[in-house]
Parts: sequence; C-alpha cells; structure tokens
Amino acid sequence: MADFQYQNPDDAIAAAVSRLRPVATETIRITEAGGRVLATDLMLDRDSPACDVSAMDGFAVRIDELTAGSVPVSAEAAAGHAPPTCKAGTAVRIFTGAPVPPECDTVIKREDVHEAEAAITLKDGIAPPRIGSHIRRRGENGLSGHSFLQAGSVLTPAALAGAATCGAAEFSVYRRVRVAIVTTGDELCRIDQQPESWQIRDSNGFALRGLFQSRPYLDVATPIHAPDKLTELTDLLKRLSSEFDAIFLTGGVSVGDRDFVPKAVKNAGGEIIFHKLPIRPGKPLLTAVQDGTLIAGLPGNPVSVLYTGRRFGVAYLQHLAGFNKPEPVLTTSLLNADEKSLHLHWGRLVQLEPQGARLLESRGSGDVINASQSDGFIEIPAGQSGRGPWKYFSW
Ligand SMILES: Nc1nc2c(c(=O)[nH]1)N[C@H]1C(S)=C(S)[C@@H](COP(=O)(O)OP(=O)(O)OC[C@H]3O[C@@H](n4cnc5c(N)ncnc54)[C@H](O)[C@@H]3O)O[C@H]1N2
Ligand code: MOO
Repeated sequence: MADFQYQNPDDAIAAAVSRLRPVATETIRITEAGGRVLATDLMLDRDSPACDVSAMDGFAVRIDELTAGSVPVSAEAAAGHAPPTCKAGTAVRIFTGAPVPPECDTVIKREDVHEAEAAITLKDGIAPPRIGSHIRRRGENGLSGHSFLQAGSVLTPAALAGAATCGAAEFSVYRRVRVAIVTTGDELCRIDQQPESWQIRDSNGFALRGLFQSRPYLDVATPIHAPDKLTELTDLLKRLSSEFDAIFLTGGVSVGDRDFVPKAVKNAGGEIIFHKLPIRPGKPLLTAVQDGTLIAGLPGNPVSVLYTGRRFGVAYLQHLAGFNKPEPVLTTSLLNADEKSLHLHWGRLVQLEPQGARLLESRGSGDVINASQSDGFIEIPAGQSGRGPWKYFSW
C-alpha cells in the first residue's frame, strides 16, 4: 500500500486530530448539559456520603448487645432527619438512607430479627451480622475536594447524577462544535422535487445531518448545496471556514474532470493532510485544515459518506469538541462470515443480533437502499477475513 500516505484509518485520524484544537468554552446550567463535554474537572463539595447512613431498613445496634439477647427499641432514625441518640442497651429503628446514630456500629435488616413488644431478637438460624454491616460510611464514595470527573468527559446521565450530587448547578463546557455540510453534484435535486431519470435526490446531506444531530456536542447547520463550479466552491469554502469549526463536503473528491473539491480546498487556502486512504468504501477521502477549521471531503457514494462520516468525521468532531480520549470501540463477531478479503480496510454493513452481527447484502457503495437497513458496520483490516471479532461502529 505504498501509494497511500497512511496505512490504516487510525493512523490517518491521529494525523488529522494532531492538527486540530478544541473549541472555546462556555458556562451552562446543568439542565442544558446532557451530552455536552466538560471543560473543567468536577470536584466533590463534601464527603460522599456526608455522614454514616443505613443501606437497609432495619435496626441500628451495638453488635455486642444484639448478640447477647433481646434489645429494646428506644428511638427511630428517618431519612432527612438528624440522627437520634441510641441509649446504651437499646436499638434504633432505622430506614434506608437515614443517618446512623454515632453510638451504633452495625445495622441489621428487619427481616433478620423478631420484633415483639418494642424489642428485637436475632432470628434463629441467622448468623450475627458482621460489625459495620449495612452502613455506608461517611466519605466511602469519595472525599471532599476529590476530582471525580475530568475535563474532556462527556456528561452522560451517570455523570449528570454525579454533578448534581455535588451541587454543580452550572459549570464550564466546551461550546458546541459548529458543523457545516455541503453537498456537491449537478445530478442532485431537492427531496420535494420529482427527479428526471438522470437525476437523484440528495441523500448524503440527510445522512450526515442525522449522524451529527444525534450528538449533543455538535451544532449542525442546515446542509447547503454547491454547484460543480470551482470558483463558487472556493468562495463558499472561504466564507464557511470563518463561520464554522468543521465543514463536511460530499462528492467531487475523486479524479473526474468535475471533481473540484481538492482544488477548491487548496485555492481557498486549505492544507491537505491526506487525500486517499486504503479503505473501502471511501477510498478518495480527503482531510484538510484551513485556519483551524477542519475540512473533510467525503467521497460522494452514499455508503462511502456513511462510513467515512461515522469512522472519520465523528472522531474529528469529538476531538474538536474537547473529548479527552478517543471513543472506546466495541468489537463483535460475524454470524454469517465469508472468506472474502481485500487489500484495503473494509467497512461492511451489518445488522446487530443478540449473538453478534449479520452482514447485509450490498451492491456496493451506491446501494443506499440496503445500507438503510443497517445498524452500523464492522471494519475488517486489509488482508483478513472470517468471523472476527472485528471493530464495530454503530450509527
Ligand atoms: N477513475 C476513477 N473513478 C473513480 C474512483 C477512482 O479511484 N478512479 N473512485 C471511485 C470511488 S471509490 C468513489 S467513492 C467515487 C467518489 O467520487 P466523488 O467523491 O468524486 O463522488 P461523485 O463522483 O461526486 O459521486 C459519486 C456517486 O455518488 C452520488 N452522489 C453524490 N452526491 C450525492 C448525494 N448528495 N446524495 C446521493 N448520492 C450522491 C453520485 O451521483 C455518484 O453516483 O468515485 C469513484 N470513481
Ligand atoms: O470507495 Mo468508493 O467508496 O467505492 O465508493
């Protein structure tokens, strides 16, 4: 594969993102923060939990007194109230989430004791609890001042729960990455037009919009269409690069006389990081940078756009969005593997099933109809074949 500057997708992505800097930051409220990317570390504002609390409904006791026989119940500890005092020789009725009286060392579940005449006794056959049982200790989850979510983390539902627990009502995130989508090709018509047989409706604009809109750290503009004219495309790129952090073009990136994208990128002042990779689909993929703005020229075939948009585009955008690490890639094995192999890294469309992935019938990179039934694709490295496991990327 001596013709190619980079030998695989990961090396090409690494080269591209080394040229990109994350966008600026802004302060937002937690109610708006789902799926956004943290720009500062989040710290615990107090110990978690802030005092010893019960993990069960039952009784707070001193373990030695419980094992000695019947223990009268002298008070009640409820969630949301300061703990009562537990007098010597007594137990405190306690509920899940309630603070444990400081005099007690253990909580016993209510189903493990007999309750009669305001006293409890350990049931026959129940082993005495170990000291400290069912108590969530102050600070066991984390201590005040500890940084528990690092800058560059995505605010997943789990991360939002952590942020809320620590009273982070507003915090700094990376602003959303502004993404432009430009379709090219004089054969394209609008979705509401009736195409002639030599025309097609744009599908790439909708594919990219869908791919990016589902990611809350992106701000995706309505796709625009550029005619197959070099000067118009060049002027458009110059204008868009001052307004957007990333520009995705589709089509016009191969070797046809009307494939103006590489030239327009150069004429607009873009620096090409690579053009062509040993991949299928999407071999003519172009990636460039122009005054800090990413420009990706995705090969026009619909399946090429889906594959390169997901595999390369999302990785570029996550870097611009401030992600502190690449997306973790899952693997899956094929249920209907074949022995086909390419000298290229091969993105093959699949549907997911409980036991693995099933290859879809496909007539190639123009077959948008079969592609529309896919959940994502697996990637088979050059020269390999068989069941896998292979890297899997969902849409
Ligand atoms: N002589 C060569 N020809 C081609 C090569 C090559 O290496 N040598 N590479 C082929 C490969 S691989 C691909 S992929 C395509 C990519 O070419 P372009 O990026 O220049 O894409 P176009 O020619 O503009 O379009 C390709 C195909 O996709 C359809 N298309 C374009 N835009 C849309 C859209 N928005 N929605 C739906 N479909 C779209 C277009 O009509 C073409 O059929 O080049 C090969 N040729
Ligand atoms: O690689 Mo092109 O992507 O065949 O369509």
